[in-house]
Amino acid sequence: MGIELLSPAQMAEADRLAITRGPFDGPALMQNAGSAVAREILSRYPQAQTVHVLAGPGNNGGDGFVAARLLAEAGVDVRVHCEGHPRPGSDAEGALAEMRLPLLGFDAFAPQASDVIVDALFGAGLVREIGAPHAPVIERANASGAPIVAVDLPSGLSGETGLVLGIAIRADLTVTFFRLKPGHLLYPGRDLCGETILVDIGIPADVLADIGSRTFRSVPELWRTHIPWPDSGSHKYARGHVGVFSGGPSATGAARLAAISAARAGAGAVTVLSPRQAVQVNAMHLTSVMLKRTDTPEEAVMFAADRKMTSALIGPGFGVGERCTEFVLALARLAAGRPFGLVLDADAITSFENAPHRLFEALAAIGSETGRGCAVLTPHEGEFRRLFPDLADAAGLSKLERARRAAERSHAVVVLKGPDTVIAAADGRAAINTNATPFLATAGSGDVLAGIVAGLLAQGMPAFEAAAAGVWLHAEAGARFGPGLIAEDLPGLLPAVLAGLRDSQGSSS
Ligand SMILES: NC(=O)C1=CN([C@@H]2O[C@H](COP(=O)(O)OP(=O)(O)OC[C@H]3O[C@@H](n4cnc5c(N)ncnc54)[C@H](O)[C@@H]3O)[C@@H](O)[C@H]2O)[C@@H](O)CC1
Ligand SMILES: [K+]
Repeated sequence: MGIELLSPAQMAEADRLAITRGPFDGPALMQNAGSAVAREILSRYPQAQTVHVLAGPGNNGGDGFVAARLLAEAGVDVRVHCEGHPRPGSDAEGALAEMRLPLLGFDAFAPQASDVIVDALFGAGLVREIGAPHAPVIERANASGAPIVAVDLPSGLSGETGLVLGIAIRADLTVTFFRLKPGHLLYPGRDLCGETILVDIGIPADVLADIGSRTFRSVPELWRTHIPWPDSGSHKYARGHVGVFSGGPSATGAARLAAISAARAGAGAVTVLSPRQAVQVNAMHLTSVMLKRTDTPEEAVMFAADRKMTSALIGPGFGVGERCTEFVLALARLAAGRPFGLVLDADAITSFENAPHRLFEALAAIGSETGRGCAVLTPHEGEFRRLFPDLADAAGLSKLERARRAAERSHAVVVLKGPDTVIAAADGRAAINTNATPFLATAGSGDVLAGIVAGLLAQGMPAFEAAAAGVWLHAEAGARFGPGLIAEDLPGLLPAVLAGLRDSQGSSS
């Protein structure tokens, strides 16, 4: 299953290119789409009394007409509800002409819980809020208790943003075509889709080269080849040295959690840089991770240069304020023009709430290309709002777009966390993570994620790929543990997750 995500406009372009290039013309693609829907219904709901097909005015409705015809041919009791007529000359009009079933109005739509509903009202062509006469039909469908199969997208869901335009179908199954759309993966869209299956309807993959999508599902296929596996010549400093900055004596756990996570992610050496007052408490809890007393940004920079530090993480438990901003700015200067990865999380983000431009200017100097320094910001929604209040409040802007614009503005890779974490790079690439588990919503989980990303950066993995891989590894570890997960469990789960990745090298998932 391809990893590119297409906006509805890009999907329309894919349809158009496919139709001009062949082998399938518009009606044939529609036939393939509608028959995939009918096939799923026949195999999943063989006991259904009646299948109600809700057909809209565009080609999504056309897919519905094809499915209705095929289901009726298979002996199913099918009722097609539609208002208005498809556009003359459209593929949907052709599909309607072939269907030869009576058209019922929306008023006659009265589904029983034992029926099945096919939602073919709107797909990629949804352009405005749902109103009459479709809103009441969607309400009735959702309230009926009958399973709903959505064609392409649950009607009312924006394929571009994952947001609802007024009201939306809550589907049990969504059958979509060629490539997923961001709306299938971003919340609330992901919930509204139910199970989503992707069907090949004969659109040739080479149309993607013309479309040039820069949005992806974050699965191993996207970043696996960049994972830095050690070879026989690797010594510990060749595998990178991560510095993790500790907070004061009562806030040291976050840094240690991040440090051990960086080590588990493969960094050859990890040092906790601790203020004097916290050295003792850190020393009591560290074994393979090293410890260095560091009270000033100058000491940090000197140590980093002396000991060939290749990445640093600052923020978790560090404390909000001017001291934090000074450390961050010094580390950003260090990273400018050399291969050094800087991960800013939690307090390192919040400390710039009153002057985000100071941070962005410093990060702009780093540059984000492979082989040079790079920065990764890992905000949750609250921290994101502190740096990018206008983006956080922009109505109708998708999480994908917010992350993308934030990356462009900050000159960093932005990891906007949540159940649908988005990873975005300043060059326009973006990925949506898909393997999260709700068990990851636990204290310290973010520290582990930041540590994993710092560990991967230290080994020279490019920032976008390291961030995306870090999010995936973190989620995969959480999913393997399941109920009862606490953040301390996560680092110990990484070896098995990494081994699974290495062993499946070459296959896709
Ligand atoms: N031959 C083709 O072009 C193919 C099309 N496909 C299907 O076609 C769909 C896209 O078709 P369309 O581009 O015609 O788009 P849709 O069928 O999603 O809807 C477009 C129509 O809905 C109207 N509309 C949009 N928002 C509305 C609202 N809120 N209230 C009332 N009316 C509204 C538009 O004016 C237009 O008439 C895909 O989602 C897919 O299901 C697939 O069958 C593949 C082949
Ligand atoms: K639909």
